[in-house]
Amino acid sequence: MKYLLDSVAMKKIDEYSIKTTGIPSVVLMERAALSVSSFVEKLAYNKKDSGKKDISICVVCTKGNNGADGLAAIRQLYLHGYKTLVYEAGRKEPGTDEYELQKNIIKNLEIPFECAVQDNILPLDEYDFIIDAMFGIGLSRDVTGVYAQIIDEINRVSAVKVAVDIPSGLSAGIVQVSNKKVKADYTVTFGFDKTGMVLYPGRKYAGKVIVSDIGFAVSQDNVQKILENNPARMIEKKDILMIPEREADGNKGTSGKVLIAAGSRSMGGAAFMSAQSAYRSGCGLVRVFTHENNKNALLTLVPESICDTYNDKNSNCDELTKWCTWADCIIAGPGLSVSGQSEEIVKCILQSGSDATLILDADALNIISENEEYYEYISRYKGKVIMTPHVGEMSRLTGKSVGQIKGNSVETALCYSKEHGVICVLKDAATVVCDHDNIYINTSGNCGMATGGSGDVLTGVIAGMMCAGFDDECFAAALAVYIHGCAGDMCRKNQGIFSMKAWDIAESLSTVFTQNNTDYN
Ligand SMILES: NC(=O)C1=CN([C@@H]2O[C@H](COP(=O)(O)OP(=O)(O)OC[C@H]3O[C@@H](n4cnc5c(N)ncnc54)[C@H](OP(=O)(O)O)[C@@H]3O)[C@@H](O)[C@H]2O)[C@@H](O)CC1
Ligand SMILES: Nc1ncnc2c1ncn2[C@@H]1O[C@H](COP(=O)(O)OP(=O)(O)O)[C@@H](O)[C@H]1O
Ligand SMILES: [K+]
Repeated sequence: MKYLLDSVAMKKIDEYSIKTTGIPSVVLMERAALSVSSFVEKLAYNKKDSGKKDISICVVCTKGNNGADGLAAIRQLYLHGYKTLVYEAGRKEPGTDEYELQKNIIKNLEIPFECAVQDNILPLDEYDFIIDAMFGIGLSRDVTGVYAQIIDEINRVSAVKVAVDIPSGLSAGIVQVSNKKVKADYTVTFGFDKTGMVLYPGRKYAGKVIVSDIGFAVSQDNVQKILENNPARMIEKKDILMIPEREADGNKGTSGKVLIAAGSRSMGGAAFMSAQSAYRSGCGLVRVFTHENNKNALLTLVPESICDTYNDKNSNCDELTKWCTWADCIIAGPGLSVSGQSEEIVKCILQSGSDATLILDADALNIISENEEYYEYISRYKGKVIMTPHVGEMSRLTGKSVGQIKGNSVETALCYSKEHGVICVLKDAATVVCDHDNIYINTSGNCGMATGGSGDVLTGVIAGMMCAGFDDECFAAALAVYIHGCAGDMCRKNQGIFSMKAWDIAESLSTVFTQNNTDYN
């Protein structure tokens, strides 16, 4: 797990390192600059056919400390023999102390220097590399005027663009203040990943992100001691190893019993995918409660599952109640459709008296969004409740527009989770998982997963992690989302982004688990 920080958190870490522990600001800056210049040099070295003198590098800066980093980086590259230019934009007044210090060195070395003039921006076509050091985490408002013109010019030319700390115009936190942003190929960021570069649209602007240790006196382990709020986190591959070991003398009953209430008269696929992925994610027994039309197909596709049915005349709620109390985890909603009968089924589960962890997905969410009283049932439900809306479902649940939700997914998920006392998994390209005091932003997966049934597969993986024996359900749900994305990434390699299907994602789960050593004896 890694922390994701915003500008307020980064400034505290900066301040703690400089003021409390006494690491001089210029020392951090020199290391920051060195990490940028050595990265650019590595890229330049790969352009084997040209010598250093033929490679031209322009740093674009304004007069804050991001600009100061850029000046130090270009000085290091100049001293290594590259053809360089400093292109400065900014007010007439002096910059920060660090900026003026770096600028003085640039002047002493007589490194070529140009000042930007509004409406007369220097064409940047001739440069092989542009180092973007206009705004870092100090961006405070929309980018306009000469700064916006320079960003347009940077984005227009074909140079390789390396952003210092964060692409200029992008905010480090969950809210974006500017529409104008540099589209970087690479971002060398300092100390910690930044929330704004993990969420969309920032992830598209940051390119490949390199996190560089520049010597802040705060590590991943003591971040929380310095900050007042709980920052967002992202799951990493090594977290998969935290899945508790399976009991050597366990049996199918102890590995987790899952009830899946899914599938309707003309929709069975969702139930099959959920069942298949629950088994592939370690569940011991999977019982599917579905419309009788789906029974034969289910038992053909997932013969390990147990099937109970309802039909058009009888919702079979007595049986359903019994299996709710049998289960350790319940999934309700995939492919269930929205009808009087499916409403009865969801209500029956919520009022079953079960204390199993309940995952509400798809049509269960659509039912809730149309019937306020279901929130009352949720609040009285004994077990943990996990709700897994995609952005469209969240829009129906909250009345907010899809645009509003996408622009502020973390806040939306957090508010919803707090308001209803549930774990919220807000599914999107960067899925947010949160409860009242934890936020995870997912980084695995790809746009090939934007295909029917991917979400049904996710419900099974979440059920698997709920049955795995974690104490912290929010973490377990975030891990499930990460694993699901890794399976999607596996499909990207094997089936390709256009051809991959949800079933492939379910089938790739076993590779994700085995590659990460979770197949214990
Ligand atoms: N020792 C250290 O401290 C270390 C710092 N480090 C580096 O410092 C960076 C943070 O530096 P920072 O805080 O100086 O802010 P920065 O990102 O340069 O931008 C602020 C400048 O831009 C201006 N401005 C803002 N928005 C604007 C807009 N829309 N349009 C126009 N102007 C705008 C703002 O001016 P003002 O708001 O006062 O008008 C100010 O001049 C960080 O990302 C990292 O690279 C690392 O080296 C580690 C050690
Ligand atoms: N561009 C993307 N990048 C990463 N993951 C994605 C992307 N698009 C969709 N996904 C993931 O695929 C799943 C889609 O779920 P959902 O919309 O419920 O699909 P369905 O209803 O068809 O089962 C979610 O887990 C989502 O996070
Ligand atoms: K920058």
